[in-house]
Order: sequence, then C-alpha cells, then structure tokens
Amino acid sequence: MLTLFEDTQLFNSGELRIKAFDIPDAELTLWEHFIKRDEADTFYNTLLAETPWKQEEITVYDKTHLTPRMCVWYGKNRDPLKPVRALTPTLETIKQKVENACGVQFTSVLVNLYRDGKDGVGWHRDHDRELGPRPVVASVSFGETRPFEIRHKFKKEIEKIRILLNHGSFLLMAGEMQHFWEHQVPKTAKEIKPRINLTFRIVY
Ligand SMILES: O=C(O)CCC(=O)C(=O)O
Ligand SMILES: [Fe+2]
Repeated sequence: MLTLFEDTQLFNSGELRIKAFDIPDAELTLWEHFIKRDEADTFYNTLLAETPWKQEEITVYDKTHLTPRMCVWYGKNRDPLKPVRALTPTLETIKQKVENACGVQFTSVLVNLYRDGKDGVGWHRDHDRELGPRPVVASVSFGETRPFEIRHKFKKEIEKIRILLNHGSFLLMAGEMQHFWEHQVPKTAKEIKPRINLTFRIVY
C-alpha cells in the first residue's frame, strides 16, 4: 500500500501545500494546512460544541445497527421530504473558504464525528442519484489525523492509497472518482482523540 504524507518535518511546518494525485478515473486534490492551526482549533471546538450529534441507525440484511460515528446533515436534503437544517455561521464560513479554493458551489454538508478508534466508515462510494452524475465532494478534517484510504473498484491491480488527513486539511474528490474509487476511514485499536470531518456536497 502507498502511504502519502508521513513526512513529519513537512507536517509540522504548517505550510499550505497543494497536491494533485496522478491516479486514473478520478480528480483528487489535497490542500495540506488549508486552514491554519489556530483557526482550525477554533472550528474544531465550535463544531464539537454546537453540533446536535446523533448516531444514525442503518439496516443491513434486515438487522439494525448504529453507525460507528455520529453524523448530522445540514443544507438541502437528500430526502426532499425531510426538513432542512440550515448551515451554522461556522459551517458557512468553512463552506465559503472551500468554494473559493475549488470554484464549486455546494448545497449541503454532512458533519461526522469519529469519537475514537472504534469509530470509522467502511468502504463505500458517494454516488447516490441525487448527487448528480459526477458527484463533487469537498472534505475538510479537524482534530485527530486519520488515514483516508482509497481503492479502485474495478482495476484491482492498482495499489490501495492511504492519505493522512490532518487538522485543517482539505481533500477534493471530483471527476469520475465516485464511480470508480471506493474510500474508507478504518477503525484502529490505537488510543486516539476525536476527529471531525465535513463533506460538502451538491444535492440536485
Ligand atoms: O471522514 C472522512 O474522511 C470521510 C467521510 C465519508 O466518507 C463520508 O461521510 O461519506
Ligand atoms: Fe464518503
């Protein structure tokens, strides 16, 4: 497996770095230190305090489980019958920064909290119909660094890639990525701190 950005020297420098990944069937770009340390600390604390966290129920093979993370959806809903939760000023501020950087306007954001290493998200694609034919997903992370892994769904000869998403980083997934690549945030037995992830999306 390929692990990117483990260079602690560069990590700790706090400098903005933009990396476009050269992978087939996807447009994937990472902004390291997109949000500076102090501001990222403030966003983390505010989001942790003001988000009405809850664990969603999911049904797999007729069995109901709680998702191993806490989530809240803001903005235009995937289910048009559900009420819309308006973005908070903090989420609007981060949304604006992301939109300025990538030139895409988003309608919604899913806010996730991974409380510790027992929380994670399994392999999946974000290609629900209401996200349109080529979903663009803008992912901003705060708190604990967690590896974000991607693998090509069809070309099994391509090595899995691990990207470390640290405090204040911004990862943009675009192009055909959501059709051809799956992603996950694996659980870990390590003692780790919480992580908040925002995924900005466009609901049509
Ligand atoms: O936490 C992350 O980095 C990814 C979250 C994710 O894949 C999702 O919410 O669909
Ligand atoms: Fe996802």
